[in-house]
Amino acid sequence: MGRLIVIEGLDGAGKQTLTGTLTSELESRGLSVGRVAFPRYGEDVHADLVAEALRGAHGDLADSVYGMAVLYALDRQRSAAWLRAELADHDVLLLDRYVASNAAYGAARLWQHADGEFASWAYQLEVTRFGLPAPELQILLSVPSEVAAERAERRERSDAGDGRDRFESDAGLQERCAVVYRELAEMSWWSPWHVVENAVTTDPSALADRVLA
Ligand SMILES: Cc1cn([C@H]2C[C@H](O)[C@@H](COP(=O)(O)OP(=O)(O)O)O2)c(=O)[nH]c1=O
Repeated sequence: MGRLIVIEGLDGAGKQTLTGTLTSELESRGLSVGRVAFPRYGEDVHADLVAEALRGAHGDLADSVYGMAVLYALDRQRSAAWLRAELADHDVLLLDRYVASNAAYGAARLWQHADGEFASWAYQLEVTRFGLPAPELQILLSVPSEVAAERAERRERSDAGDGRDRFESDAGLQERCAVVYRELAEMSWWSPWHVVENAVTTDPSALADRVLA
């Protein structure tokens, strides 16, 4: 059974870049690495509903913090059997976002903290009821929310796609979300966390050592 490693952080924190460098580093050590990003747009009906809702379809669904969280959670629940198979097939399975994304974004939208009612509801739903596999480590890419916002904006400009969703362009929300993420890490929410300061300058070799520790 492989190690389940989660990478969390704000939009524009550098999750994709770091997942790439970490994958190369682990593979150079002879390990097989699987990668999955949530939500699984284009691969799951619930994730597609999320994307549509974020674009403003489905009435006021996107305004419902709990409604959106359930859709994100269902996308993961439907992937659970497949996740376990991937874990069995690889030495390391790297997830770009997982249950903590729901806890962080939902709590931030409701102006709650990590020890508040929402994060504990998200835990009950996805961990207790859905029984999603626990990560061995959750890596938080911490960057100032202005830096993350600037990068997300740059990506939007160079993207031919739909651009940023309504949450990505809410600076206040991103800032609150950064706070909740730090709190989740401090309380070792669900499993151990490792905080990476300024992901851009992170040494992938040191991070790989931490992943394999
Ligand atoms: C996976 C997940 C994402 N989110 C939020 C974070 C982001 O603002 C938004 C979209 O995720 P994101 O990672 O930005 O997807 P993409 O880069 O492909 O657009 O969804 C949750 O609130 N809960 C979740 O469980």
